[in-house]
Amino acid sequence: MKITPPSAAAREEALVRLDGLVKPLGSLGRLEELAAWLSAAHDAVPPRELDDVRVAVFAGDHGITASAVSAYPREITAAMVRVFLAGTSGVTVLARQVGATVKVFDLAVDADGLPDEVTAYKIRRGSGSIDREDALAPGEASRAFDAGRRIADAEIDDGANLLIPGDMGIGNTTVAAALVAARLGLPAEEVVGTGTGVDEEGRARKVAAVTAALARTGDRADDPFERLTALGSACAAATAGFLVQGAVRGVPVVLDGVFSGAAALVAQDVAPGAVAWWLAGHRSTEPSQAHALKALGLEPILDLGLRLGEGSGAVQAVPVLRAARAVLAEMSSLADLT
Ligand SMILES: O=C(O)c1ccc[n+]([C@@H]2O[C@H](COP(=O)([O-])O)[C@@H](O)[C@H]2O)c1
Ligand SMILES: Cc1cc2nc[nH]c2cc1C
Repeated sequence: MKITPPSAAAREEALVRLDGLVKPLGSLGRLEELAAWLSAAHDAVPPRELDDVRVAVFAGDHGITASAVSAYPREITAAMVRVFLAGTSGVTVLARQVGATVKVFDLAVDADGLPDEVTAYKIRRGSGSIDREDALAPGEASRAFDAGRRIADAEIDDGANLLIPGDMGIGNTTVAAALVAARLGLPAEEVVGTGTGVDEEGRARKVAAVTAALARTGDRADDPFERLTALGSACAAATAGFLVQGAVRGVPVVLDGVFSGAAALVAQDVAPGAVAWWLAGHRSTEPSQAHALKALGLEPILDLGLRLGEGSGAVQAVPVLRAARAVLAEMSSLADLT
């Protein structure tokens, strides 16, 4: 997996151009940095329009739900897949606001009767309960990773110029916490949050589950595919593959919340340098996301206190990116002042 870095020359050219625009130096703050980032990604100043934004929601069940780690029952995952298809999920509504499209992919939903368009990339039903057993059978992590790469390829071949990973999986904040803790050597207590809204006892069960999972896994977690097998899920592996393939194809990716942050930490280990193609769309309320983003050197664009997942935070960063591009494309220069 060869990652070509974004263009340093285009970034420099963009920074020089930004300094010459009709504004005090640096006065457009983060927008300037994002404009330069996009210029580097597109190797063009100004960058091209972000007019084909695709959200891929990775849906799957997570066996750790057996340990009462969520405020909601496992069955919500399959039910929500139908809501995505009906076009009334949170991310779908928010995506319509910015003209982005949303597709849902069943990687490991433990339910029958979902349509073929959703199940084409299915790897398995559910996952092992990570406190007691591996999440995945040997080989499944790499199959799911490849599925995520193929999902990204299909969207890019179809014209996508910005990719967003979404997630739907009751219990997946516990899995995200385990993946991040294992990679960064952090204790469970520091990474576990309240997810969908568990109380103190629920959070204590999550801490116990992550602690047991880390103890069970030991050094195996050093290898990214072993980490996905032991502590992840088909959705985590597929999301990592999706992120890597965006980087391989040179298409920018906006990360969403805690699950894509945890997957990104794995993906960067599989394909060092891939992080150069990713932005962090928003800050989640989950502590493991903050740890993952810090380790990746990514600063969230928005901080709206969101904890929905699905890609809902990332889609709201899209207008900010478009604004950054417009600054470079449309502002006049100080040199032209009469
Ligand atoms: O991305 C986030 O910041 C986020 C924070 C809390 C919950 N979620 C969503 O809620 C589900 C997981 O929460 P939980 O409590 O079941 O682990 C899953 O479907 C996620 O998309 C997402
Ligand atoms: C209803 C519901 C919708 C979600 N979307 C992402 N995670 C979710 C969790 C619940 C409970």
